Amino acid sequence: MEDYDYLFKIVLIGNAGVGKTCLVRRFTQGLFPPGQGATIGVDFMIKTVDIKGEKVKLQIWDTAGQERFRSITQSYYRSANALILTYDITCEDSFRCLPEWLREIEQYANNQVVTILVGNKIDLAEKREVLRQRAEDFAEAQSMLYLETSAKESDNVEKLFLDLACELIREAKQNKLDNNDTAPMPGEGKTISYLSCCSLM
Ligand SMILES: Nc1nc2c(ncn2[C@@H]2O[C@H](COP(=O)(O)OP(=O)(O)OP(=O)(O)O)[C@@H](O)[C@H]2O)c(=O)[nH]1
Repeated sequence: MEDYDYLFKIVLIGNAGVGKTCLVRRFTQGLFPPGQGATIGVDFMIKTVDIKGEKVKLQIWDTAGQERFRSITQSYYRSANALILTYDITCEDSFRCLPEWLREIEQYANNQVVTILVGNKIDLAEKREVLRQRAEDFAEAQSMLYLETSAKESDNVEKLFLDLACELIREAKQNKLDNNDTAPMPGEGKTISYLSCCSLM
């Protein structure tokens, strides 16, 4: 018997250095890692949360933003229930690349995927290059949810994952989601337990 009511697969994507790994580690381990290095390929973490009495197991896949890993990371989109498309509010370039990421989503993700746009590093307000309104307008035009976070200060990180879990439950109850329980991620399977602390290549 399963030890959860729902299992959802969440994949973080976005330019290198925008803070994807820090968001995942803040949520799953409650810490902001000092000197976080670039992700190689894909990392994987699990956290089970309680949403209104229901046990929701979140499989969180943290992908490398560097271009050279793109062919590996693209293969993780298809089984995702949700994508967290992340940019850095202090880096105009990471915002300007969003249309490119949306093309990737259109090409590789399933049609029912829930996508949320996240502007990270709001603790660096004095260095902000992307106005909140501009990002909100962009997200609305693309029918995406939008949230601003700080992995460093823990602002909105819990909210990001819990809101996403609520939205996924809502969609699941309306039978809108692909039934991905049987659609494994690349490399997922009998080796999953030891992969939880490693990078997947
Ligand atoms: N000030 C501040 N720095 C952050 C925040 N989140 C991440 N960083 C810093 O940004 C840098 C990149 O963070 P990562 O989490 O490795 O970024 P990433 O998107 O996973 O990068 P790749 O693995 O290369 O795709 C690190 O130096 C972090 O310390 C944040 O919320 N605020």
